[in-house]
Amino acid sequence: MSTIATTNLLEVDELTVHYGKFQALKGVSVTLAPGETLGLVGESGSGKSTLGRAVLGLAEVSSGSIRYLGREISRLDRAGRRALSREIQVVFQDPYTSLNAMLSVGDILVEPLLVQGTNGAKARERVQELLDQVRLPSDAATRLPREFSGGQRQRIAIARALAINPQLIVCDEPVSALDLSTQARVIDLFIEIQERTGVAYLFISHDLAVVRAISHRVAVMSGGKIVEQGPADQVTSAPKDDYTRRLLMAAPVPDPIAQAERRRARLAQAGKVPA
Ligand SMILES: Nc1ncnc2c1ncn2[C@@H]1O[C@H](COP(=O)(O)OP(=O)(O)OP(=O)(O)O)[C@@H](O)[C@H]1O
Repeated sequence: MSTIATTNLLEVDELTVHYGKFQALKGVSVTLAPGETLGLVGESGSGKSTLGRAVLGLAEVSSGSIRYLGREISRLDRAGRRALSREIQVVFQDPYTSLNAMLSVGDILVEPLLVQGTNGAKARERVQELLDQVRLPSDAATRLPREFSGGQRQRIAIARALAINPQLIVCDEPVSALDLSTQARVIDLFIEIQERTGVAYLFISHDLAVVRAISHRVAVMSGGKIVEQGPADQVTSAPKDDYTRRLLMAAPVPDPIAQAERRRARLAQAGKVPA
């Protein structure tokens, strides 16, 4: 047993995942520090979601390891997985299918709290806090998901992920279904929440501009492998890898995203987030 102290929240080492005979991940290694955002970028089919699913325990691991705070989590049983869900949460791409349409927003947010044993009055208080954190009006609790726009629904999904104070959120294309100005506002919200709570994000997107706006570090995937990783600025402005360069050329930087990017840079300069 290694006794080396770890400062990483997440350490993925030489991970392989198969779907039948098809190898979707071919020895992937990444790390994530507490409070950090690792952007995972790459074309469709490169294996980004599979890596996110493996971290969440939703994809069966063939070999390699996933350590969370030094503890192996890639082969947990159901009880172990349930316990871990208090620390690792997820926000999916589609705000129209990821929320239970039959439940009020308040009930959606209360559910993870009740599962964790928070009592009724405390849970209701926490719901108001969460709505405030994601900048939704307090009367949102009594309404149904269908009464909200795509961007607002994604705020609800983010609030649900935050409910039990996780240390890590896997964000799988969380802004891809939104229009550009809504994307920028939701990215701003992710950044703001991270500053306030210190939560870390594994942030998956096919869009390099989005990943650049939110990430401290970026890993580029192609064909089930990481082809390049490093500080966000370095990977996105001076990529070493040919594939990354091509991806960069295909990614115009729209204005709203550039704004979020500048905001991130300002915050980094002010020492509020790791550079
Ligand atoms: N359940 C599955 N069964 C079989 N093959 C799968 C399954 N899920 C994904 N794949 C395949 O594994 C590869 C990686 O898929 P993955 O979803 O991880 O890629 P991705 O980079 O997230 O792309 P996308 O953005 O299109 O989801 C793809 O070739 C995909 O077709």
